[in-house]
Amino acid sequence: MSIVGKVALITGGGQGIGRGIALRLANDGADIAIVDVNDEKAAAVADEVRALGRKATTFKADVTKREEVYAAIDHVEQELGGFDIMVNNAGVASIQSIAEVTPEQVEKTFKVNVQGVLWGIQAAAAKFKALGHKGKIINASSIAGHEGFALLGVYSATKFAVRALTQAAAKEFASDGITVNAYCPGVVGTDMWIEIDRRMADITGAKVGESYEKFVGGIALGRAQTPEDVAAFVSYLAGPDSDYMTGQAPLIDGGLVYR
Ligand SMILES: NC(=O)C1=CN([C@@H]2O[C@H](COP(=O)(O)OP(=O)(O)OC[C@H]3O[C@@H](n4cnc5c(N)ncnc54)[C@H](O)[C@@H]3O)[C@@H](O)[C@H]2O)C=CC1
Ligand SMILES: CC(=O)C(C)=O
Repeated sequence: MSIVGKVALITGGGQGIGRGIALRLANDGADIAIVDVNDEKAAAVADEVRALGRKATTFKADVTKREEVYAAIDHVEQELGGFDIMVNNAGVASIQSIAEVTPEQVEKTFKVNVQGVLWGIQAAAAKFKALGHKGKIINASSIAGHEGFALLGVYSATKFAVRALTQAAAKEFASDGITVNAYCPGVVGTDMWIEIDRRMADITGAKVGESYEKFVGGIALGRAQTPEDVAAFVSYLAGPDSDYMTGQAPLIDGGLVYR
């Protein structure tokens, strides 16, 4: 059972977890589209995919803009000759106390993390239906989608919302043969966590690196997560072994949050 020859689109695939997912799905045999606001980084990942012997394309799009998400999927279908797997991975962190958070921060975080995922689900489901075949939609939630963390309250709210969208979409699209699931990573040492740690240091007076180490210290498996750890689970969600699973958002966090 495999995804050889399938076409996967990864939003926010220009770096971090998205890059890890792109390379893993390419290694699994899929052709890959990288959709990101950062075109240069997307192009570099596309080159890595081609070096693995798979086709790749890129499309510059901001996931908060509905029309750009639809255009990205049209482009991918034309360039790669199909469209089977949608990974709504793009996201931004927001690090601020509830006492201090501003309307602008709330709006930006919800726009990218919630609306971005919503447009990705909507556009992908429409395309799968137009193509007349089944599809897989996979969304980025987080441990913060299962537990609210201090200074990550707004971010946590967006990641809870991703789980809600995942459940609702799973129910709405089940009869079309479309499954919708999410992945909930823990602490992955990407640029996002560098920013979280730096902002937590600014706000709390902790040393740079301290907040990250504190979070990692709570992980039962004793180490931070890698993008490859996350990608291994996304590979399962993208493939036929998960065909009987929908509406779920499992924690893949090394044993940090228990639900
Ligand atoms: N790093 C971590 O520890 C965790 C991350 N996550 C989630 O995993 C996903 C990926 O995280 P990381 O790789 O760590 O983040 P990152 O910050 O390293 O990379 C995010 C990527 O998304 C792109 N992006 C941001 N806004 C965009 C937009 N509006 N439209 C298109 N692309 C956009 C960026 O250009 C970048 O390439 C996010 O949804 C994040 O919330 C979840 C749990 C833990
Ligand atoms: C970035 C993220 O989702 C956490 C809570 O580590």
